[in-house]
Amino acid sequence: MNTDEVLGIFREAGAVLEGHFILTSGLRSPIFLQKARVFMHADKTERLCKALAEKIRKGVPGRIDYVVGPAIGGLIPAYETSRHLGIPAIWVEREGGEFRLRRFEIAKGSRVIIVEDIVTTGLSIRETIECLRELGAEVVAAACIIDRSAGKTDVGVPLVALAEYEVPAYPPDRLPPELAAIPAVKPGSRNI
Ligand SMILES: O=P(O)(O)OC[C@H]1O[C@H](OP(=O)(O)OP(=O)(O)O)[C@H](O)[C@@H]1O
Ligand SMILES: O=C(O)c1cc(=O)[nH]c(=O)[nH]1
Ligand SMILES: [Mg+2]
Repeated sequence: MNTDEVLGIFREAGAVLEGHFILTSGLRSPIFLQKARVFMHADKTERLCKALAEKIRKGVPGRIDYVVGPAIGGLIPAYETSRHLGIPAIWVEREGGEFRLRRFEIAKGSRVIIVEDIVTTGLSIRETIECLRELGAEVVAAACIIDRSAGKTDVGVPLVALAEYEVPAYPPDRLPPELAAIPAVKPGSRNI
């Protein structure tokens, strides 16, 4: 599946939003990919995650014990991708602002892959890696449906992206005037 097909699925679902958005990193953007509007459709989610699982199989060598999804956005794609890989899916969720593996136990030395929905700065994946390494897991790779940095982000492990789509994002003190003129909204769950 190529980038145009992935973006086609997002557009068809009405998931490419235009406005003024506060991203989880604090950056501001005129475009927000509201993945929930894609993941509400099982058929669309299946197509995307089956393709992502194929890309992971081809690109990530060795055994993988678990797929880990960072909540909330990573929950559905991690689960669906794990179904196509034939391995269990678990998740990290925020407690006091930090990602924690609250509901599961994994053996030290477990080989895991993180599956995210969207990557912008890679901050959420780096936080997830930190949490998993503290538990003694080996993070063999990370994967996402759309990489908004188009390959520029370094998360410290290999990143498999189903699509790369470069979208502008600005620090809050360097907004272009047309963006500054629109009231900002924050769709994600960080700090809630
Ligand atoms: O690469 P980054 O700069 O970290 O941005 C991408 C992250 O932002 C979104 O999560 P968010 O924290 O907004 O909450 P959500 O998972 O509930 O949507 C998305 O699900 C990724 O986890
Ligand atoms: O960077 C983010 O927070 C982000 C961007 C995006 O397009 N979609 C999303 O869910 N999060
Ligand atoms: Mg998220």
